[in-house]
Amino acid sequence: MNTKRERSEVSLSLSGGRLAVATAGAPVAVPPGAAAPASRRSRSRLRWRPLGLVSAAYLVALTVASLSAGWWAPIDPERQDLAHALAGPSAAHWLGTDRLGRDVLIRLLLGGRITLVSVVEAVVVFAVLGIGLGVVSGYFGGWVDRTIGWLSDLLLALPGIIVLLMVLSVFPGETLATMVVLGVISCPLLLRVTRGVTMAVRQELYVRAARLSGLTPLRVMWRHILPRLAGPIIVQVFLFAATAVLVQGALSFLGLSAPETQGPSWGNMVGEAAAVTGQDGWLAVPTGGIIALTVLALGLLGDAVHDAAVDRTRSAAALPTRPARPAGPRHGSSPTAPPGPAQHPALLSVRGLTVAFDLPGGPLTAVRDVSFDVSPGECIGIVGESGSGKTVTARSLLGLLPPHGRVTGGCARFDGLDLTALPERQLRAVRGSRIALINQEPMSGLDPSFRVGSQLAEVVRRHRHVGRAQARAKAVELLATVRLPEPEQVARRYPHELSGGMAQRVSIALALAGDPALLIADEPTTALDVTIQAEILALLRDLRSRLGTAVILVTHDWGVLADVCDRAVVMYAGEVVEQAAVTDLYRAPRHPYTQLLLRANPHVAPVGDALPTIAGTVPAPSEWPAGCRFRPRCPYAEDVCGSQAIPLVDVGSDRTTRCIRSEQVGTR
Ligand SMILES: Nc1ncnc2c1ncn2[C@@H]1O[C@H](COP(=O)(O)OP(=O)(O)OP(=O)(O)O)[C@@H](O)[C@H]1O
Repeated sequence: MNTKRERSEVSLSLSGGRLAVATAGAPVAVPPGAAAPASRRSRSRLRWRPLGLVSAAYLVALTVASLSAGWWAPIDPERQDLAHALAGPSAAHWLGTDRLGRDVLIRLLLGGRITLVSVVEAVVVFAVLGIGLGVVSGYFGGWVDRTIGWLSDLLLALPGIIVLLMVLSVFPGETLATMVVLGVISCPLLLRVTRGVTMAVRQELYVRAARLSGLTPLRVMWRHILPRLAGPIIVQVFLFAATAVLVQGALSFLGLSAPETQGPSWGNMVGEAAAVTGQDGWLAVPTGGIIALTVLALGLLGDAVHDAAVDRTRSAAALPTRPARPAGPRHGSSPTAPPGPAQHPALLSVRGLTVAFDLPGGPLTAVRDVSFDVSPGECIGIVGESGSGKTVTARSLLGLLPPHGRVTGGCARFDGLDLTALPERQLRAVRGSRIALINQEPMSGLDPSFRVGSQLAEVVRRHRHVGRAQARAKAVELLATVRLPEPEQVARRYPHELSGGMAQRVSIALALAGDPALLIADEPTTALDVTIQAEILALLRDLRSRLGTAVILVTHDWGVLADVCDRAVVMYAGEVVEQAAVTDLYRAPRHPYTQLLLRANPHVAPVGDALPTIAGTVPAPSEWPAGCRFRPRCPYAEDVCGSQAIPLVDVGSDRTTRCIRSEQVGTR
């Protein structure tokens, strides 16, 4: 994983009739290992924090002094003293006096009020529009993105200065209107940055996991996307604030906004200083200096806050290195005797499920005519080589196919609903609550910026409509349910503080938050080492017996299948080729593919012998052979196997196979 750090080299320009805030420099990729070394973080702190702190102190002091100057000022800002006009700094007038003998310091503080209020107005409009539209555009994409993009291009095409001058001609001297318009015409700069980051964050697995858990788009944007935007937003907002100070100063310097009749402002004081430069050069120093200092402080503070935000995200996102899964075979695992299939009506009944992908050359069927049942509390394993259609089958049940994938036939009845025909809104209500998904990569499903307990509590609240305290208690209870020791303490940890096994338990706890009747686990132990794998499998078994949750386990590992599943659905080239109780399959496979897969199972291969393999690979959907799809790799194949489609036939109680030579397979 690469953590992106944005280097903010920025230019402000007010030229060519356009206002511009430009951020230069490409994002710099920071490798995770080097992402958060303590020494570099502390160096960064040493470099930025003092400047950031000084800038923050300056801005706070300036704001407080400006806003309160009207109450405490010892000198009337309008009191003229012509005898001391254009006097330099003295004990009575720390920054000297202007051409009418008025105190410069007090007038600058009072003038700051207009500037600061103007800047806040412009920044609020800029941030609300820029962030709001950018997030919505990046999150929803499609026509929403196109419409907002079109509006943004339109605003960018407007010559900013001319628009501001037009506004001032309609509302002469009106600062509020000018600043609102400045915020509106500048917001595309922030909008584009926000949109880009949102589009990237939206693809991250933890955001997808949050969507799958049933959170509304608004909640996902607020909770999981906005915090990730902090760095780029902060830089842009502070830069814009600096631009707004300059624009407001320039307009009032020209006498177009905040005219002197409304009291002193920094811009008109600079104008005054410019008029008397021939007589006295000092006046330009405090009046121009305060503008320069404020712009500088905003830039430095923006950088410091950005660095702090990036540091925080980076340290939260720095994941521990997971131990690699040992490559060697595991021995001593034998099929356990799982409980027989529950004698209940099916909880999920899949019939003739067919899935196709719309590709440039036309639709391509990837899964065809898949049928199986899952009873309450039962665990079904879907097994097969890579590319056999396991994941497509499982994901189509949850409506999680990629945009160009669609169910073209069959149905999947669950709780009286056909999942394949449900509109997305209804499907979202089912996902996470009635059916939950456990992913292969648990860590990627967790938001690195939030504590585990807070993420769990959020999903609990979504599904159970309880208060914060109850959700928090339920989160800790769920962590205890998945057998995490010291659940209270785990709830306070960030994802990067979890080991791989703990993260998978947390992701199972997340899946259980809605009290689902069915869990779909897609290779849930693939990313874990063998010891942790065994613990997670034990947990799944335990959850089944304690909570009665049914499980569909997608795997290519016969050991995993034997450990937890009652029944197995063997898939090859998008079709079910055999279906039976796991013990029956182990004892006597009735399809050549199952038989060869089992022989190639490292868990049962004799130590010291070369592991048998199946020659060839699973054909891509575009290359499926006519007749039996396994024929080119099958040792039992006959001519007739290629001349007709092979049906799935019953070969005993509750078992089916798609082979016309199943009798021979059972005997060899
Ligand atoms: N997004 C996609 N676009 C086009 N075809 C796809 C897409 N995803 C999957 N397929 C097709 O569907 C077939 C089955 O893929 P699937 O991911 O279900 O296999 P799998 O058995 O789960 O493999 P693995 O164990 O590697 O995940 C693939 O061979 C591929 O041709």
